[in-house]
Amino acid sequence: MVYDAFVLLSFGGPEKPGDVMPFLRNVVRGRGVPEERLAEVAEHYMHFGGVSPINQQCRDLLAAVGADFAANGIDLPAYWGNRNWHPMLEDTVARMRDDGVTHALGFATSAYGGYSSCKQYWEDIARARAKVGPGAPVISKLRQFHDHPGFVGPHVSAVREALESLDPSRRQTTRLVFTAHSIPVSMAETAGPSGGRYTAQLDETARLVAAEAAADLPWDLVWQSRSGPPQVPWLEPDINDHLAILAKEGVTDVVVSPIGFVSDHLEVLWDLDNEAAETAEKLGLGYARAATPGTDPRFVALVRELVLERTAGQPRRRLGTLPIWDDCPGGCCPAPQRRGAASS
Ligand SMILES: CC1=C(CCC(=O)O)c2cc3nc(cc4[nH]c(cc5[nH]c(cc1n2)c(C)c5CCC(=O)O)c(CCC(=O)O)c4C)C(CCC(=O)O)=C3C
Ligand SMILES: [Fe+2]
Repeated sequence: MVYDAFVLLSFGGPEKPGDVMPFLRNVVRGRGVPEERLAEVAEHYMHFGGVSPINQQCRDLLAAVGADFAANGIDLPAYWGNRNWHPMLEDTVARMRDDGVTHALGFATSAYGGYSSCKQYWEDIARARAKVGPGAPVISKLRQFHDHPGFVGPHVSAVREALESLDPSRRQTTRLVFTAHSIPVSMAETAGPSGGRYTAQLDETARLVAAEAAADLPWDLVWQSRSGPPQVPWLEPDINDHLAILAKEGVTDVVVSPIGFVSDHLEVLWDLDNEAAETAEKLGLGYARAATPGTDPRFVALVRELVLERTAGQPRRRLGTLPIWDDCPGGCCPAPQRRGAASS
């Protein structure tokens, strides 16, 4: 297969106050997220002047990947398109077609399987191509990378660094708390070809990071940023509830490591640095939030390595044991039922 471009696939975020509501409406299109939740999340964005950091983080990653490709003799133009905000993927795909691109490799800013983190990016690609119509380039999404050393390594360094900021005399009672975006329980059950893929991969990543960063410390995997209507069950416990339980159990300090994410976007800045940090303070817990990979050179090199797996048959570097594949096996990770969709 000959590939002639690279495209970064991401979530998108508002870049000015007037973008916030239209962006949120794009995110929750038909998903039954209550208005009160939307208003609350809009407030979080307004707290940052209506600007999500995620788009700039994508620009930074794209620039770093482009420089890394050039330094390593990879001659692929690098594009970027989002699911929910400009640059929208369909506009990027139109530009790629105009530039003569025929078959691109796509890298999504999520390491894991499941509907929101993987399958929905395939849907984004299909929707964008259908919109552009004849001549739209084919886009093959690169594989999930939850156990790649270029993803695990930066999280390990970040956990070590966060630990160093805590009181070493309390290490015995310090806990590692890994977090990821909560998803509906039904979505977790149908993630991957045999179900449970999102939680299984997160568990593997947590285990790999903990073993290398601080093998002496116990760890937990918990969830953040729950959305959706209250009557729909999502993965629990929520990090804030979990911190209360830890405090009761005699834990004095926590390192919170957002292994569910590749950059410090709004859900990290608000839900962890603001909300969870405040919860910890109220509980009298020492709190240190570990960084995300961002543009760590090991993470940038991971992108190149995934490309070379496809273009040069380079062996896969990985630390875990869960099965992994290049293409979406199909039939996995069904979309959640849309509110207002015809039901029979
Ligand atoms: C698994 C997962 C990831 C990780 C994988 C990946 O990265 O792709 C992720 C990332 C992100 N989620 C983000 C923001 C939002 N997610 C929402 C809503 C939802 N997320 C869900 C899941 C996930 N989300 C789900 C099942 C919903 C319910 C509605 C639906 O089924 O779609 C809402 C609606 C309001 C609300 O929170 O209720 C917002 C604003 C941002 C951008 C932050 C920024 O702006 O910096 C990012 C990177
Ligand atoms: Fe989300």
